[in-house]
Amino acid sequence: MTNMRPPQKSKLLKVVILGDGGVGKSALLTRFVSNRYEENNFHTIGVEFMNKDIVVDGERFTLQIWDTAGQERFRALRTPFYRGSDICLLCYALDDRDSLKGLTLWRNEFLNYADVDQDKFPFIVVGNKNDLPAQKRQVNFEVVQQWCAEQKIACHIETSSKAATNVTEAFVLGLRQWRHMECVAEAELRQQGDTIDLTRPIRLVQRRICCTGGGGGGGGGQDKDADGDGDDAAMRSAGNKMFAKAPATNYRL
Ligand SMILES: Nc1nc2c(ncn2[C@@H]2O[C@H](COP(=O)(O)OP(=O)(O)OP(=O)(O)O)[C@@H](O)[C@H]2O)c(=O)[nH]1
Repeated sequence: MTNMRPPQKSKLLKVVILGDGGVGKSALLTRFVSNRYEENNFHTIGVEFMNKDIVVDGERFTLQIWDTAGQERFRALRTPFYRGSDICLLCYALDDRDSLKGLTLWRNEFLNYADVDQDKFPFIVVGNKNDLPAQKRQVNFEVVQQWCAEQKIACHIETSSKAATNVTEAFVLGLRQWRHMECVAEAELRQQGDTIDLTRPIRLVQRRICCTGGGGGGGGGQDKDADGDGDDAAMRSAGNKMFAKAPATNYRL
């Protein structure tokens, strides 16, 4: 007889990585999944995906990560894969100011094809190649923060796939922001549920469970929160000011 808890099921989330050709999307994915870096990558044609398991704040996730082709000529090949996404990483390169300008187009393209609510979707802005010397930098951190604020995007992080800096952190940030958005959606549903219009017939609505860990998102997970205590402080803090602060490292690969 044992009182051990049954192993927790993994929640499957779809993550899509977007950004101009050459900003380092494939390098980011390869570093995160395989901890490898290749200097001479071929351009991605269409899309490629890889899975990665990760435990964040005690919760198990399988991330299905879609690396998309940044070149315009592959647009028609990549856009069908946006639908069903749970998290979107918008990438630019620190030595390429045009790639930052491109983020508006990438976000719009994603919103067009993914059919999500732009204010309730976890976008993470990722500035890659922060290993480069200061004289090569064309994109200032504060300028990106300003752009994020205008777009109501709460999360921005600088990474280096080459030097393995902040790569896992970028995905963890995405997960935490996803969790935060789920909690907000759950709170809204709860609020709606608390208001009963007595003049209308009562219909039973199946609600998404969020903070307790089940259902929700496009991931279709059904597991329960391991602690059984709903969300935690790390997740609750994910929403507002995540710009300058490095995410806490409570994760396990
Ligand atoms: N210095 C530096 N160079 C990087 C880094 N990540 C990628 N690169 C370089 O940028 C090149 C392009 O990286 P990719 O990962 O292929 O870029 P991509 O965004 O996937 O490009 P597309 O497939 O065309 O969309 C690589 O061959 C590397 O030389 C990084 O963190 N630092």
